[in-house]
Amino acid sequence: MARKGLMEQDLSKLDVTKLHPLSPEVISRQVAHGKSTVVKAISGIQTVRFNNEVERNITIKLGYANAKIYKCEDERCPAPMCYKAYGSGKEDTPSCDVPGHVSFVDCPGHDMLMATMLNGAAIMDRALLLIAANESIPKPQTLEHLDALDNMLLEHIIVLQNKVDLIPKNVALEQHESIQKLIQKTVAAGAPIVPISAQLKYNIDVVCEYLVNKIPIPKRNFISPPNMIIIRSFDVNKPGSEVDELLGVVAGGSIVRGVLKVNQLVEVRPGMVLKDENGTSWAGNLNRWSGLARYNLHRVHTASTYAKLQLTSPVCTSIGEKLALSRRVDRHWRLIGRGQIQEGITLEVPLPCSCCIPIGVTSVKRCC
Ligand SMILES: Nc1nc2c(ncn2[C@@H]2O[C@H](COP(=O)(O)OP(=O)(O)OP(=O)(O)O)[C@@H](O)[C@H]2O)c(=O)[nH]1
Repeated sequence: MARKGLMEQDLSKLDVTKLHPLSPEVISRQVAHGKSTVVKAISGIQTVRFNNEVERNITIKLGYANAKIYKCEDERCPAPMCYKAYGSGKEDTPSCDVPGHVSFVDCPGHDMLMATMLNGAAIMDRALLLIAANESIPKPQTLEHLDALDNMLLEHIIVLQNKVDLIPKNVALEQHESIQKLIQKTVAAGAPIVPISAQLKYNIDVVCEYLVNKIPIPKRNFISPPNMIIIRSFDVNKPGSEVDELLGVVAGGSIVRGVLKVNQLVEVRPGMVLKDENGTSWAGNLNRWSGLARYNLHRVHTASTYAKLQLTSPVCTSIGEKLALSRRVDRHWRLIGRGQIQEGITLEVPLPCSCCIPIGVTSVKRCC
């Protein structure tokens, strides 16, 4: 179903006090760069599944899809054509080689759903950054996603310039240059920029080639006790029931350490909000065992660019865990910095300078 277009909206009657991140007036001002379409082109899986996502034609929850990438060894099949992606159901040992298995976390692009995106980033090793070729750049969500990649120290990025079927070649080349300038001072500097059309599956084989050859295989620790990060839950409804009848809820996430065995006893650690007795001086999003937590922090020391923050309540985490700091702006959580859990009860975070602080609902001022 199409998004309600800008032209159909009567803004003279708009009550801004009732605006919500998912209001049509907000959603239709965001660009859908084509992330879910790319995931589908590679894995065959449609990650947008929930009725409210389909109705609004946006990703609200995190989607998950697995793919296997095969390389045909036949010399009549040159690169990049020899790279082909299939769903995870494809046999492991076909006649061709199997260079890669990739799992995708499809994040919401909407900059208001940043907290959900950060939650997904907790289990990501690498990132594909999508930019719609038929739009001016940079869009606010592109800046927020670049900030998130910077903050989460996610290296090995491939930039996909999507929807090139909608623009002439010279415009694509100009935009390619603008993207290069945009990313040069970010963690994505030097990343390959691949022109694609996810809808037409144009250059998807090139994306597969990059995934296999340019993105190092992440190191995995299979020996430690298993640790699974839960990033979302799914409702399980009774099959065939006329009115949806909830049977239960299952958790979805990624095993980041160790190996889970059948019948193994698992411990589910608590996930939610911790209160500060003084009110909020800082708010943080912490990616950890049981997903994303918002909690309040008490600032104990500030140097010029770093602050040492003390947790006012205990959280389930481990030393070295990454931390994303968010500030509530206009009722939405916006990313403002990063940190790391350190020994004891303190942690150090680089503070953003004042010009980095988000200044509005749809715009984020870049650091000078
Ligand atoms: N012409 C063209 N349209 C595309 C292409 N890729 C995606 N689209 C269309 O763009 C729209 C948005 O695509 P999505 O894949 O839902 O975008 P998204 O980035 O996942 O959106 P959010 O998750 O809501 O931010 C859909 O109507 C797609 O059919 C492309 O390569 N060419």
